[in-house]
Order: sequence, then C-alpha cells, then structure tokens
Amino acid sequence: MLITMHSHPALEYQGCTTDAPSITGVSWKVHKNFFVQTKDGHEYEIPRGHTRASPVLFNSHLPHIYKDHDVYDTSRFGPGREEDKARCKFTYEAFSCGRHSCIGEAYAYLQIKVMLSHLLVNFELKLVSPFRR
Ligand code: HEM
Repeated sequence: MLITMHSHPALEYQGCTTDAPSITGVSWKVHKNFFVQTKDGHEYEIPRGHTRASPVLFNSHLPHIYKDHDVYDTSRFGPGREEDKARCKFTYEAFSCGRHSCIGEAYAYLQIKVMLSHLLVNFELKLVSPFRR
C-alpha cells in the first residue's frame, strides 16, 4: 500500500508528534563510572558494570520539568515554551541522548506524521469520552 504525505494544519509543528514516543524505556550496561546529580544537588556515582535503567514514561512527566505534567499538551514543545529544552539538552530522552541516541528519530517523526495525516484526511474522528483536563 502506498501512503502519501498530505500536509495538515494540525501537524504543522514538531510538538504534535513529540509526545508520541515518550512511553519507551532505555536500559544499558555502564562501561565506566559516571556521576548523576539529583534536582536537590545530591551526587551519586554509578559504578562500572551496573545496569542503568531510564524509564522514559516517568522522566517525561517530571513535575519540576513539565508544567501540568499529567496533561497531554503538545503545545509544551512549541515556540515560546519548549519545556523539553528548558533544563538541559538531555531533558527529552524518548530517543535517548548522547553518542548512541536514535539515528531514526527524524524518520520516526516523519512516519508518525504520515500516519496521522492519513487518519485526519480519510476519517472523521470524534472523542468517545471526555477529554481529561
Ligand atoms: C518512535 C520510534 C522510535 C523510538 C521511540 C526510538 C527510540 C530509540 C532509543 C531510545 C534508542 C537508544 C537505545 C539505547 O540507548 O539503548 C534508539 C536507538 C536506535 N534507533 Fe531508534 N527509535 C525509534 C525509531 C527508529 C527508527 C525508525 C530507526 C531506523 C530507521 C531507528 C534506529 C535506531 C538505531 C540504529 C539505534 C541505535 C543507535 C546507536 O546505538 O548508536 N529507530 N532508538
């Protein structure tokens, strides 16, 4: 099946798809000791050989980073707010960060937009339950 990309106003800026991949988790083995710092300033050393797990769903809803952290609000990533960049370059980690971050990120966003475009262009959508505030 060939799916073509139709542009749709709802998909104009990246924020509309940025929330979609925020439910994954990342874990890997630590190859050399490193330090992490909590928001209260406490430092912990993570020793070599340990497995580091990063629950992306949890990290994407931290109240000291994201305003109304439990609300599905794609505008939080848009111009003027950019909550995903407010703290540091590693705040948004759905595609991981650093040297081994996802090389398919841009492609994944493109695919999500193609899928959403296809749904918005071809179907009438309505909420069957009230929108959670
Ligand atoms: C919503 C879709 C996607 C999500 C949420 C996602 C997420 C991630 C995450 C979190 C990592 C880091 C894993 C780690 O540190 O252990 C990763 C790595 C990677 N991803 Fe994705 N990914 C997505 C789609 C894709 C696509 C479409 C491709 C290729 C076409 C791709 C290719 C890769 C590759 C090759 C790596 C390994 C990079 C490295 O180790 O240097 N991903 N992805």
